[in-house]
Amino acid sequence: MREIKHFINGAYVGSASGRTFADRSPTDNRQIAVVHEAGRDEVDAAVRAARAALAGPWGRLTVAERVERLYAVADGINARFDEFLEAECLDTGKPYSLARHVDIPRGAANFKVFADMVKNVATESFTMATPDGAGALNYALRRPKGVIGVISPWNLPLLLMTWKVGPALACGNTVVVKPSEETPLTTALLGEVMNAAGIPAGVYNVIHGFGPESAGAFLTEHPGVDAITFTGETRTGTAIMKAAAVGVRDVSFELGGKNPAVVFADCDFDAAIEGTLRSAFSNCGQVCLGTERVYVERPLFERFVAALKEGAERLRPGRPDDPQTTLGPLVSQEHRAKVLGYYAKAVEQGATVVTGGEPFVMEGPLAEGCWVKPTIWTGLADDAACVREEIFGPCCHVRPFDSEEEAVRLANDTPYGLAAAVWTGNLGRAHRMAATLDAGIVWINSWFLRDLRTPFGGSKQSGIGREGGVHSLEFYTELKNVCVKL
Ligand SMILES: O=C(O)C(=O)/C=C/C=C/O
Repeated sequence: MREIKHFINGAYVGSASGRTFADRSPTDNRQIAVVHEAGRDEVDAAVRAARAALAGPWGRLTVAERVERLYAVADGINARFDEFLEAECLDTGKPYSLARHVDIPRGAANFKVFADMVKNVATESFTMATPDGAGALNYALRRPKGVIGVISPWNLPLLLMTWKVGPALACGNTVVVKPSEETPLTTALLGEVMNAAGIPAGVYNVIHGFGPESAGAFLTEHPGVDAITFTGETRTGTAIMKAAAVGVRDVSFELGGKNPAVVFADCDFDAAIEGTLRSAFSNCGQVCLGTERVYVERPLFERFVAALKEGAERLRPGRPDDPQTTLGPLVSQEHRAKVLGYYAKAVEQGATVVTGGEPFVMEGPLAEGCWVKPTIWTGLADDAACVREEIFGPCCHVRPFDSEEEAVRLANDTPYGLAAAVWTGNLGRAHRMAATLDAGIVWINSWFLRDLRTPFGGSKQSGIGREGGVHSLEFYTELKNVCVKL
């Protein structure tokens, strides 16, 4: 049985209270680790270690030296690729075929892309006239913001944690990370890689536990934390923002979504089906950028629904390491109950269940896992719960539309604004739709193509701020102007 301790000041330490909790695999519900739960003492020790590290060797490294170490972290993850793969799939149940191509490679790449960014980014300077005619020179300097609190989610645990830790460290900050209680393994393992890569003690710290009245709350309330970055549910984001207000700490949020896909009759049909199957069912629908609402131009509607049904029914649940597996479980029994609650509500509210709508009955040890069937609905009203609320499961509602204007109205009829996908062969319409959809990211004839230099984040209740490329500088650095009289 693995024992997962906190990683503070370069060493693994247990909780003074001795409190622990079970980490269970969603594949078969067996316990895979005993995890220490942090109290205020452990959180305080982690924040103090991060503060001290800023004034230590880490704070004195040149950009080139920091870049070199971040490359070593990325190489360290890749050198232990199979360990990270096994740990991530143990914790999440996701298929190896998915984590091998997305989670682990991106978990490493996030360090390199931000190391490259800080190596090449410039700041600004202005010369100005002065009354005495001698003039003055202005130039901007970027400085690390300090100790960053990172609260990372359970759906892509390594990828979404290093999406924050990568730029934070690249900009010279130190971090205290609280991974989800559902998926602590890869965040804990990264501590070993940090030590091996020569990242000084105290730069990367990890504390484990839950949200309210536990590690998450203690971290966001800690006065020694200078800024907080969080990916997860909008409701939790609101609570974190209230905590951040004390001491006026900055926040960077990627929150919930109810992302639309808009499919026009002139689209590349096979591409639209393949892309929508991925955006609706990949990672068992547990992707913040995923699609839960599909709008299809009426002439294509019946054909599209039939093809989507066929694709959904081809998905095969199973063990993560089984090469035949193309569908994993949901992350926990609690989340499974939530998703099945929406499955029931859809029927109560009059949905036609095109496919799915129930648990997967699995054999042997898998019978105890968090399995649900991929589900497609039609026929719900626009104000139905499954059309309005984020479910975060392998399900989507498909609705016909008759005009571009109607499609835009329907797609934008949501309190969220994270991502959208548009499938059309009409170039002008593609760009018009991209301009009018309320989303931080719009994919045209594609989904989840990611250039890490681009701005990433949501509008409305999907988040605050943008991360990615130079956009991460806004959150992870303080910018100062220096004015020199010549
Ligand atoms: O691709 C990314 O950088 C990213 O942040 C993915 C987010 C997925 C959320 O569920």
